[in-house]
Amino acid sequence: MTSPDIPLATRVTFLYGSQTGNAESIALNLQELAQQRGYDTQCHVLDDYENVAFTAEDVYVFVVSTTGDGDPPDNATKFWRYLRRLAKKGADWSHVRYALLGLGDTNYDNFCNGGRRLDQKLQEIHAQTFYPRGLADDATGLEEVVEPWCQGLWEPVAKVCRSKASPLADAALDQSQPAQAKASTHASQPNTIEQSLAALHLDGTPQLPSFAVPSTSLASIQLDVWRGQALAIDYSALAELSSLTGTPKVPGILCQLEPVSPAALTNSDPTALVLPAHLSNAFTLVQLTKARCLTAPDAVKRTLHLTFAAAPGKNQAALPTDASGGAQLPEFRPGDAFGVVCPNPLPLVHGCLDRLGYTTDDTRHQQLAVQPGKPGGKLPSHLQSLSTVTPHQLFASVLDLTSAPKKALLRMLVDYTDDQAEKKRLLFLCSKQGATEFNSVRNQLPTLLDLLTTFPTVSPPLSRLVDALSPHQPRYYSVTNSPLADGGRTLSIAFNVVQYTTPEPYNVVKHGICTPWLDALATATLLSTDDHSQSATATINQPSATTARSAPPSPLVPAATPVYVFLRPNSGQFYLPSDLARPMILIGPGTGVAPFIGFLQHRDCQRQAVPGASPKVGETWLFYGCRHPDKDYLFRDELTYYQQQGVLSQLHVCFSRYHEPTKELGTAAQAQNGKDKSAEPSDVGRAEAAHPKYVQDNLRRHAIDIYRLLTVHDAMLYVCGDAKGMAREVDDALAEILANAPKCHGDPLAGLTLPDAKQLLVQWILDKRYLRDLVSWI
Ligand SMILES: Cc1cc2nc3c(=O)[nH]c(=O)nc-3n(C[C@H](O)[C@H](O)[C@H](O)COP(=O)(O)O)c2cc1C
Repeated sequence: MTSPDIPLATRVTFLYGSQTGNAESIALNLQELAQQRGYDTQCHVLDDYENVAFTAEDVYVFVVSTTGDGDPPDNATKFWRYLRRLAKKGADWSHVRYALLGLGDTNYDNFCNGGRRLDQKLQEIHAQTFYPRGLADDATGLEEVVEPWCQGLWEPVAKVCRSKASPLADAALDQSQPAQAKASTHASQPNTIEQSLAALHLDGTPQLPSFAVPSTSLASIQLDVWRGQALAIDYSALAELSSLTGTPKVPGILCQLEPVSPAALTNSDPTALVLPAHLSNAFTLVQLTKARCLTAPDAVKRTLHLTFAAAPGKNQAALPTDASGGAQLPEFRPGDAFGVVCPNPLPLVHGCLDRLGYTTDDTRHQQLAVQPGKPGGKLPSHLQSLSTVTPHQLFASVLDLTSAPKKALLRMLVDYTDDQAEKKRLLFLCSKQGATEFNSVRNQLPTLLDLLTTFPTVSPPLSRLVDALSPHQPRYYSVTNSPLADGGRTLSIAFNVVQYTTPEPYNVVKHGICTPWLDALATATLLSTDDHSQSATATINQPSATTARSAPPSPLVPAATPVYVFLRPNSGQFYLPSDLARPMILIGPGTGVAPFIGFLQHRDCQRQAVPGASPKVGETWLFYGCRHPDKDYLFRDELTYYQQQGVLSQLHVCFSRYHEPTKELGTAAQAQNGKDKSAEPSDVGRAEAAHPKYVQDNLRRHAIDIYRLLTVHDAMLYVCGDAKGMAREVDDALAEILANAPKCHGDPLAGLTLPDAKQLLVQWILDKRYLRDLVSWI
């Protein structure tokens, strides 16, 4: 806690590190609230730290999310490195007072690691916290921690800040008390539903809530996936309640949208895609040149492999700083990903526009000037490059219409209906008492249109939606090819077409945004190629697969539609080792194998590039897994080819829904070459080893070789895929292998216990010898 000899501060500085906008929007909202309380404030992205003084004059509030494999967000990495340097030099920041809110997701291994690491480094240089750290979990809803943390912040802030001559200063102290304490000490505070409504300047005529059920059957939802559906919400608890507490703050006013006078209008296309200029300054328009379905029609998931090339003649007109302007893709390496900019589904966009009264092209295409919420204020970064925007563009490419709703959004909607029953229900859902029902809303994964359909009298202005909704995100896909193969003229990606069902008892089929869109583009391009009307050479290895499974009736994407992409270098250094001879263990089930296909192609090209004697390529083992050998064995031909070339020394494939009775499938080539050590009798004797279902089973099965590769040959370790289940299982298996392997006399790892082995893996992660590229597909 704060040492008493530091003078009181005069300013509150908010600093955020944010990958997808949550931390940024929380920081901006906090800044707004601090200003309302009369504080002098600043708000900066962490990588702008050079413009932050870090003096005793300010107090600092950090809001930091986590990305990748427990890494700080991209816009906080420079600051992170700076802090590390400071810590190394033994800097003294004991005059710096700070509070820190971390955002994360417990589906990932390193929960809130970005915030935790930052906090730790600040502690190392003796910066002083004036308020306990908060760690918010996206898996259960950030609000659970964010709301109370933000509410509780003001009292400690007031204590470390010099009380200003502002009439709001007292109010600041007063309002800083936690909601429950306030209710008990201030009789005038609203603590009943009616009082809550009255506080909103409303006439609180009580109405009995009803139990809303979906109005349409599952079948019709499947037919018309993006139409607004009323949510199933049980309001029976509301009838019993006399008071609601813990409702979130109304989101701050971050932006204003003013119609532009006709004289100032430009001729720009009112439906043009708005590019996320805050994430990249170099976009390339690419065209689909190949499309391949990697799965059989009856596979559980449908996986596509698409190849793009820069769209000829299109990039001259492209965005701000695409300096080359030519038909070149940015330089990339296997391990990198490309961001794909795709619009929200058109029926959803039109549904939202219609629902909010933008029913004609005149209103949908009206240019609106984008201004900060108040003079001198700062726009959130995703709006900063926009001078004007149309309602169509807002819904199509600026706002996230499909992520689980935040309580602050529901709270904002309360202010935009005159219907008392709806106000009450919305307040209930975002209150402490309505937590179960709020979770049931989140579990139904509603779109904005579903919410607006469930609350039909609500009609928020567009600017308030911009304040309360997260920014629409590009989607990132690892490249599956090497630029060495064709001089960097194409990029390939592989992905599952996202489709899932909401949990019991809802069971509603939901579709992703970008992958069905790419699927529709591939289908249209393929059909037009069959038609010989386009130049794209789309191919497919399962003729009926493109349309066979229940592909959503997603909006038709015209054939050959160019796609904006941008390079996202791998921040975790998930790259091949520079030393060709260094052995590698690659672990990538499902689409986790995608970057490894690029790795293998790269190695193959490097090998061939040396005329005459091929350079020695280090032993490379791939552990791959899928459900069934005939249904979803991705890249089988490529893997066989790399094995034959000797680039892939060992391929170990397991099938989770198929039993091969005698030998490990997928190692046929090794068996033929006499190299297959996996079918030795001692192995086959163990049932689980003979039928490995998952990659971790196969790792255990090859424990001795893995131990040898890791300890004798200093092999690199790579894991790609699901952060939640697979990555943890793999970690456990690796730790067991390290701890339990038979060790000769003098082995430096002799006596290694399981906890030691886990610690060793952590050290390898820090040393970038164990690299993980993980995502949570939830
Ligand atoms: C690709 C990706 C990787 C993530 N990795 C982690 C992680 O390792 N640990 C964690 O706690 N949360 C992780 N998260 C969750 C985010 O930190 C969380 O969703 C947060 O709310 C995002 O805030 P932001 O929008 O400010 O970046 C990850 C999210 C994504 C999309």
